[in-house]
Amino acid sequence: EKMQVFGRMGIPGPGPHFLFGNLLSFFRKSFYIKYQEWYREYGKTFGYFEGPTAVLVTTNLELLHEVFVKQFKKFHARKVFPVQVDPDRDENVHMFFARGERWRRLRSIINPAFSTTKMRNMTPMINTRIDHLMEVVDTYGRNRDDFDVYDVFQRLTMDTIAQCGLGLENSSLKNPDDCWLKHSRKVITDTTKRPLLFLLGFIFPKFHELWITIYKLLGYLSFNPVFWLEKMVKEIVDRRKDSQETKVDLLHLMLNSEYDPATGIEELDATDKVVRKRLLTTEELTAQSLLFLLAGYETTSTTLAYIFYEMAVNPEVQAKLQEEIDRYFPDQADNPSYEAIQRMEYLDMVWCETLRKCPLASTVVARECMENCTIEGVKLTKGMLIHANVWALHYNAELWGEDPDQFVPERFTAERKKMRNPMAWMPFGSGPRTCVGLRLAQLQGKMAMIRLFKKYTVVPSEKLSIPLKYVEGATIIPKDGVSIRVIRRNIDASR
Ligand code: HEM
Repeated sequence: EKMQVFGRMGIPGPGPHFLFGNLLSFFRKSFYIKYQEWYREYGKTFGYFEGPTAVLVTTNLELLHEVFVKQFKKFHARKVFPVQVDPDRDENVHMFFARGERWRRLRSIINPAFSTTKMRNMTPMINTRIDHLMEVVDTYGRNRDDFDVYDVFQRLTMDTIAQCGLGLENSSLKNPDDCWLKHSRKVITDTTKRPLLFLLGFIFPKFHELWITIYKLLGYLSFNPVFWLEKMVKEIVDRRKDSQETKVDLLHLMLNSEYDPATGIEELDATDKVVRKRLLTTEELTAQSLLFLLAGYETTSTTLAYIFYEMAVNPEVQAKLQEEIDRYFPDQADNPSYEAIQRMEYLDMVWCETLRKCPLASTVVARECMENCTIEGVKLTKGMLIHANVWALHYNAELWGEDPDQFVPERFTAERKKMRNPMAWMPFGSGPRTCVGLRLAQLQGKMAMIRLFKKYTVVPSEKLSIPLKYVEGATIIPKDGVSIRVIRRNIDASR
């Protein structure tokens, strides 16, 4: 009966199995590939089932705009995964999983942490980390060695977020065996495996607590990097609470808005007027810090790796980018200013086009319908998931013009951007729940690009797989890394 819902709505889609729904379709195929296949077969909007849960997938821009932006109040929740905290009842819930009032409270505390002023203040800190990156790349450059640029960027973004997020000084660029890096890497690669526990969780979401208990028990039997990171983050939070240190990091901002649940969430003044509401608990704070670490490290390094792949295989685009960098920084680019970075147009076009070609976090661009409603003539029911079909959108020739498989930054000129519906480009999601860290990602990514392309030209190594092979987990990452070589500009050119 429940599985008739799409039929009744007149929405096409693959026939579901009574127990698995359509989950078995994803056993050998990634979500992002299957979604594109189904798009070709069923069109703009189709429905399928993850166990008993109905999922509506769409490239309908008006529908997406209503769900993600205009009627967000009815769609404030994300998809709940089978082995995750309970977003309403558990203590240690972070912003990514929170919903309703709790999400609003967490988000309003965190938003200012990524303001333009905060980003400008973080620029020197990020630049110091890029100094270390340059030292590593210089070694490869001197010897003309192949290297995996994905590995180097993971080390950069780990060091940056560890410092900007938690105030940690350790450097995985200087020490590749750094434990934070090692365990965070494992968290991400583990998500590319599809354990039985997850399948069971999707089929029987009602037994949520059982799956969590099993997950925790398994952690005692074999090492779980998430638990290690959680413990370490908690120690840092406790230490910082006692020390009263002030640092320019996200943890400092969050510590200043912490509250004791026993005293209630609102602070009142003498006349019982609420004076402060933007507060969060220690459990939320710890969960949030861990989220920053993983979200901040993974996505930015992968984006940078894809940019370097594209520049290696599109030398004419790389030359244009270098031309712009030389125009802004004729002598050296060792300390690019925040303002100059914001003004560089071609740099931004390359960044945007890379994320169009590989919207690596597409699997999370979804919302849960929180009440029955009709939108754009589609009757949506409570509990249904609405998923943006991001890859199908990003490869739609009607929206993007010339062959979408090609890397063409000119798709993002100001004029063409103005003509296009903003919902056509969704690498960071959209609406009030859009990626909170996108300014930091962009700033760090662009600073690394400016400094590296000022000094070096990137070429493919013999080991580089062209086209790149992807593997999907929580995000879509390069399967075998991104192997390149760098050639010193000017000096080598004049030889
Ligand atoms: C290029 C890099 C990045 C990409 C492609 C990316 C992508 C995304 C996407 C697609 C979402 C879901 C948005 C939605 O549902 O509408 C998201 C959410 C989020 N991202 Fe990012 N992200 C990046 C970098 C970062 C960084 C650097 C941080 C933090 C330091 C971060 C923290 C978060 C958080 C906390 C959320 C949850 C927001 C909420 O639910 O309110 N991300 N990101």
